[in-house]
Amino acid sequence: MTARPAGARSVERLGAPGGSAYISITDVDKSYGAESPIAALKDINLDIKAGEFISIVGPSGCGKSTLLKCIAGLQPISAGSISIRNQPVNAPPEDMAIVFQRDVLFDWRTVLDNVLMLVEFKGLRRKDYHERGLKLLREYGLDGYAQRFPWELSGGMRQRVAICRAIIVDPDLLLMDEPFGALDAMTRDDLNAELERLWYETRKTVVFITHGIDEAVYLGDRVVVMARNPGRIAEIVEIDIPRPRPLSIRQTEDFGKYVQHIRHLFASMGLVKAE
Ligand SMILES: Nc1ncnc2c1ncn2[C@@H]1O[C@H](COP(=O)(O)OP(=O)(O)OP(=O)(O)O)[C@@H](O)[C@H]1O
Repeated sequence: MTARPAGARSVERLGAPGGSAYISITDVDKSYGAESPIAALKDINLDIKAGEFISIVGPSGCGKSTLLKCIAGLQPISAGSISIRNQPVNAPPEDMAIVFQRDVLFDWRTVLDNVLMLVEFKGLRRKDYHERGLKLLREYGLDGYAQRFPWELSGGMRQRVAICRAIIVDPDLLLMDEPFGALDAMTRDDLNAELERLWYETRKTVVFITHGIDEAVYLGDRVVVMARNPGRIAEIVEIDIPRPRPLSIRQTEDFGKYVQHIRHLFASMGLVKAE
């Protein structure tokens, strides 16, 4: 889609460096299993700029999580190359944090101790991050919960803790694997708006996986639409909707056009009914 709604600004014009890629994915294949291999990814080519928000949407089993794990250095690729800042990815990059669908909080640690976990893993001094941890919890509506335990929180609150934990060390790259997939619609809306604000204020490079077309369009500078058997990129849709994006932007005609376009792509794959 090339239509540019009036007033739209591209990422470049919002200050993200253009030109060379921050993440470069070239001719990537990924198979699982040696005897009868499953082709999880085939011919993946994607360049991601620093400060870009990339949404990846696609049907179950199309390789979204596999792609994220390959970028994260958690799964080796079978062919092709992935580099971050021109360095081949062989292990999890230093400046990266991941948020998963299941929040992976440790129930025996307090909320603040969970937030400070990455600080400990990276060998940084807890006391240098204590105040920032409390500030993040305040910003994410968790004032007064620092000394509570994860099992005392709702699903949305737990996921907010997981986001605070990911961003406390200020990573350049944030990888998110269906982080809001298990939440009710209202909580998901809140967290979508908070993530949009976080991105707008910090311009981190974000790769965000979702099953939700609306969520992908609302958050993304580009939406990578994937197909399955084998897992591949069907189309990359540039979302030329101005930022910051209030949730109400989802009611606009421009927004609806992008959602329809992606729905049609899925309909052409036989995944949803055409409208
Ligand atoms: N560790 C693994 N070992 C073997 N096969 C795997 C493994 N992980 C994923 N697969 C297979 O690779 C394919 C892609 O899986 P993947 O989890 O990446 O898809 P996905 O798009 O993230 O799916 P979902 O949306 O359901 O989470 C599937 O066929 C899956 O069965």
